[in-house]
Amino acid sequence: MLALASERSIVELPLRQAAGRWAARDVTARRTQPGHDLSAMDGYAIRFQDMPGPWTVIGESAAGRPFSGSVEAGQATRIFTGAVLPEGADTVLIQEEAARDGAVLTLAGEGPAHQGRNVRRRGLDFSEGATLIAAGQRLTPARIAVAATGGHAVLPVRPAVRVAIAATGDELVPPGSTDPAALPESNGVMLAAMLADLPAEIIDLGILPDDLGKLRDAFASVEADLLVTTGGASVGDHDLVQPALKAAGGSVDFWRIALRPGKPMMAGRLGETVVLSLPGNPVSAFVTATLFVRPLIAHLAGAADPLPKPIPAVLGEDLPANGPRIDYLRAAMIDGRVHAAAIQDSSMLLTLARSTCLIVRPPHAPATAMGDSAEILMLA
Ligand SMILES: Nc1nc2c(c(=O)[nH]1)N[C@H]1C(S)=C(S)[C@@H](COP(=O)(O)OP(=O)(O)OC[C@H]3O[C@@H](n4cnc5c(N)ncnc54)[C@H](O)[C@@H]3O)O[C@H]1N2
Ligand code: MOO
Repeated sequence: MLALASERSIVELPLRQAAGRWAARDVTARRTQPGHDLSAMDGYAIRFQDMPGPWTVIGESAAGRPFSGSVEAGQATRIFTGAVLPEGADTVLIQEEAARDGAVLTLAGEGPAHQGRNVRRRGLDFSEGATLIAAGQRLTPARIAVAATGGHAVLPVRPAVRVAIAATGDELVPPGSTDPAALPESNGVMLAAMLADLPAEIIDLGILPDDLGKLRDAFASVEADLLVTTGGASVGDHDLVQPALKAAGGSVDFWRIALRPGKPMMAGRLGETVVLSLPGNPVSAFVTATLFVRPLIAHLAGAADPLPKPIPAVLGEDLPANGPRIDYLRAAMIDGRVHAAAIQDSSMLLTLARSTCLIVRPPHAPATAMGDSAEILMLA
């Protein structure tokens, strides 16, 4: 691995800001929940052994305003959902099954079936010291909420990952242009959108020209945890990202992988910065960002399990045998079956935009028939 999350510092963030990050340490409960036996319903707190009544109502327990006395034989208190069960009481009779005349309470239905009915016992959810969130788990809305209930106002996370994004290519112009001689830059905005749900601080390097010196200077001045480039990754005379990285003092860890689309991807480093150089073809950039950029950011942000998880799905049509590269086919889920797009050219963004998943075809996978199972990656 090029970089380790465990080497990065830990910061404490207020709960609202911690959402979507990953816990940098185990988070344990600082209190027991519920802290008392509570009523789960609106009704009357009774002793089960006094069933079937009648009872004398001696007071009231509401959420935040507990009854201070104790319930003795033949007695009951009015009680509301979330209120502390008075001492002596062990069961709640719901008000739909009770009749009240002044202080006299009688059973008007079947009543509670057993002792403890409609009571949430102290510690039902968790006890002080319990692990609420394990280190490396994502801080989902439910985990943020359980942390709040467990007595936390802040949570330990890794700092946001600084990601510099550079598009390269002399043919590119900023989005908005319809100049027939130019191509609107789309990889930069796509990558920024793909990282929107991650703790990434984006440093937009814009469009860099196919010029060795300018690329070198731009790379050399990057201050980021991760530099992501697109374009210029292949073998043409104008594919200058790799030479520029080396000229800036960087090095290559690997270049070219048995992946379609995305074969010319390169990984390297420049000082402390990890460099991922993605192919320029937009679909190749999308697939390599899905498989490498997002997981690396998640890892650096502390994710214990950062890799995308393929799930099984049923094929909507036959697929031919695959070649030596793992293949990610643009596809759509229709009526519970996945259908691969007819043309899989890695330049075609509309096909990608219409896709809802990628079918994963392992290297040398045999021909597969409609109705067979295949692994897919759902797209957000
Ligand atoms: N002789 C060979 N040629 C190519 C090979 C090969 O192995 N041998 N590999 C092909 C594969 S696979 C891919 S993928 C491409 C990727 O090459 P590059 O990374 O050098 O990409 P570019 O040539 O710069 O651009 C490819 C294509 O994408 C357009 N592009 C680039 N950047 C953007 C952007 N930011 N927004 C929108 N579109 C972009 C660019 O105009 C080109 O059309 O190489 C094959 N060639
Ligand atoms: O690998 Mo390229 O990404 O096939 O188009």
